[in-house]
Amino acid sequence: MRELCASRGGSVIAGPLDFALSGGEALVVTGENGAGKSTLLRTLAGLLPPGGGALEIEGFLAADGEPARHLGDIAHYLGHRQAMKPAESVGGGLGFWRDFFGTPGLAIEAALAAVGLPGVAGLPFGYLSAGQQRRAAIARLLVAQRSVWILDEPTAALDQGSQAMFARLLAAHLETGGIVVAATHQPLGLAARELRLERRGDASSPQGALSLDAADRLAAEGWL
Ligand SMILES: Nc1ncnc2c1ncn2[C@@H]1O[C@H](COP(=O)(O)OP(=O)(O)OP(=O)(O)O)[C@@H](O)[C@H]1O
Repeated sequence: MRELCASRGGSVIAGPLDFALSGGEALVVTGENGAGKSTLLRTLAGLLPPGGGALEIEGFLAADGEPARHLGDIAHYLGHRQAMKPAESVGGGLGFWRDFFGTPGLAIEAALAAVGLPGVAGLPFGYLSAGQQRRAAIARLLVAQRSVWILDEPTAALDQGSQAMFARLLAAHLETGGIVVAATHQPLGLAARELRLERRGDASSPQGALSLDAADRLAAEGWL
């Protein structure tokens, strides 16, 4: 990250940030509610335009074999939502993501077994409990190989055993030269560098110091 700013509605929420991560390193982004953790992660994933500065990548190839230019080319983004259709089978949803990313990893059954959900591939995703849904979404990280995992509150809804299972998956990813960037309020059980974001503006307003006019709101709508 070179002078990278994460912004919403035209106002900088976090940054400018200067930060470099190498293969095998993890970064945990912390800060109170509204500090801008999700905004920064979505900016890294390419889902929000930066409010300034740049994100540079060196030495990673995209799925087409060309040098990666955007982090989104080599990253998995696991946000607050699971990005799996409730009426579709768990296996069908995972198959979609494997095909979408184009860099196959574990077979679907093996990925589900790795997150402690063997045998659920044929069930509708919506039949799973909240913690089971999270684990099935985590299996997305395994069915397609991507070097960078961008994770927003990844362990929300996970019980203790599942948190330990997830810590092992993170450790294995780092051991193979992967990178992890995670926003969390809970310890992830791994050695990580920390980036703490401070909340800006008036804490009584949900949008802090943001002042949005109609044009800003219209421009922001496409990114909601
Ligand atoms: N679509 C949007 N348009 C304008 N402002 C937004 C939008 N989404 C979030 N914000 C504001 O951006 C700020 C940062 O929000 P963000 O979701 O990044 O915080 P966070 O650190 O992830 O919080 P939490 O710990 O609650 O998940 C908040 O003040 C929020 O109100």
